[in-house]
Amino acid sequence: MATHEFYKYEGAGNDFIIIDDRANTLHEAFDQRRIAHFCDRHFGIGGDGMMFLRSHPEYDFEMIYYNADGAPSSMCGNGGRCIVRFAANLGIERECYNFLAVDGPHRAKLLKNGWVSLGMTDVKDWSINDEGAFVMDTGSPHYVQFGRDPATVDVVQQGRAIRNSPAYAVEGINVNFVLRESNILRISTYERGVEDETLACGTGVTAAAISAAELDGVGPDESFRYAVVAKGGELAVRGKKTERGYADLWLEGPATYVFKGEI
Ligand SMILES: N[C@@H](CCC[C@H](N)C(=O)O)C(=O)O
Repeated sequence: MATHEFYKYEGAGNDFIIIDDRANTLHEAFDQRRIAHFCDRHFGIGGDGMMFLRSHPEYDFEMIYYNADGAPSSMCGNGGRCIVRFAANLGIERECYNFLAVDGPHRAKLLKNGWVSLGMTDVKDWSINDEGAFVMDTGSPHYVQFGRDPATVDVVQQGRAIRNSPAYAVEGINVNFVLRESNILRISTYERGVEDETLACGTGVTAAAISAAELDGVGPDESFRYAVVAKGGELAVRGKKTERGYADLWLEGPATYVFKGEI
């Protein structure tokens, strides 16, 4: 079997295997079982997900994302930030990147402090359920419960119970526990498709910031910014409330090369 170079990146501890597939020839060769094997932390490379950077005629590149269980997934915010850093390291240099992901086009910028800022899709709908949790889709589906200290909550046991509850068992959901400390949100996340706690989740951090903006009563045309402390590092989310929901959303944080190897 042919060997392939892979790269390992992490964004606030959310870690990914990335393959340079600019020739658009490789990703079909990696089926679900193989991707799950590579993401396995004991028998493979280890990762919360695996991505392929492919060429696209209308964009700087296309991001193809798989969860650690090997299944194709919805949007990954930290994965998006990491693949932009990877693109830059491959020599794809842009003032403002414009790439395609499963939920549509994304813009991204490399910041002077070394962080990567990723434009997220607008969020028009959210709800508050009987438990007082916010439920919304920020590219991936999220459940956000405030008032739960990430340091003490049993994220795996409680996150898994919510993710597998009748309302979410079929489609799945990512579950976030958030503690508010003035303008800082402390967060822990149970991720669908990893079926475990991860050290950070970008779409989850975005959902937490939108939920905080709702709780703060941010009004139309008002902007917001929250620092979010995940177990793997610090991120930030800024955006604006409009008449139709939340727009101009930017997820910001570190995105770092770890190592490369051969599969
Ligand atoms: N880690 C991601 C989210 C990846 C997708 C998620 N596991 C799902 O299936 O919804 C992020 O940083 O957003």
